[in-house]
Amino acid sequence: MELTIAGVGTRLGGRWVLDGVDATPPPGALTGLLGPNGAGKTTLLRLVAGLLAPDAGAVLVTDPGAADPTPAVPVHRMDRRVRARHVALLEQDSGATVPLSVREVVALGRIPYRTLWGTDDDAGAVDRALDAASATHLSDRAWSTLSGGERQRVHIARALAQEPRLLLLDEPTNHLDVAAQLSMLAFVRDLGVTSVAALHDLNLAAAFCEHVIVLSAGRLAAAGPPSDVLTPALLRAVYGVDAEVLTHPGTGRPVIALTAPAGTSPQARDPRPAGA
Ligand SMILES: Nc1ncnc2c1ncn2[C@@H]1O[C@H](COP(=O)(O)OP(=O)(O)OP(=O)(O)O)[C@@H](O)[C@H]1O
Repeated sequence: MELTIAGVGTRLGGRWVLDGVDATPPPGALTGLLGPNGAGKTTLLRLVAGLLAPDAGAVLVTDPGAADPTPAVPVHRMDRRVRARHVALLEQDSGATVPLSVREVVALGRIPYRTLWGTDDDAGAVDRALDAASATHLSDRAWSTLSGGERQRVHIARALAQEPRLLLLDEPTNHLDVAAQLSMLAFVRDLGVTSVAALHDLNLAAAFCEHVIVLSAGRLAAAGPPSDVLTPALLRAVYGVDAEVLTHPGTGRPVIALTAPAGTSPQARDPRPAGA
């Protein structure tokens, strides 16, 4: 699915929390949505999911893979049922407990496909989603008894059961151990579905995302390939940290070594040129 974020702005609580954001995440690839706390990442994901209507600009989607390709349409004006089949949003875990089994929670992802006669492939889609999220072994467990990391896998499985063409993930690596973080992002990257993930870990974004969008106080600070965007100057301006950006010897991707809050590292305090 092709996604264009065109001059999007939104007002919440009487102020613009997003203002004039333009971005075109590459189709079929994983885009990282970065920025400090409160920068507007969750709000932008909710706009892209069509759950919020923008107060300025538009979020436009086209689906070149559809049997009958249509011109770009504003996502919040799509028919809710059609949108629910195409767009999956994995929100941050609310901690809500529901009296359902894991399999029943994942099957909620099939609701947009339900008809009076049921659907052909609900059970198959749920099985595939559980398998892809490495959650098959949890199928019969009660949702309320799962750990944070197990819940995160089941959330992913529910989103995958939806078989979306646009996958939106709000901090999907939360609660996951390091191995699970890597396998989760590798899995999403390799899905071939247009995906946007809000991430706090810059190194995960640098390692797994083809494209990154950086927000700062509701505005677009930068967008592009991680190696172009994640520079020491950008990290200082947006996050207020001193960092060295190295190149991974195996992958050639950026590796960010955070050194200190901006202005407090020995290099920053020492006015002598390096080597003096
Ligand atoms: N319903 C609301 N009413 C008023 N202000 C809101 C509302 N929702 C979000 N905000 C504000 O909008 C700004 C952006 O919030 P958002 O949750 O999008 O940021 P974020 O980048 O996802 O942050 P974090 O990294 O902390 O999750 C914040 O200042 C937040 O307080």
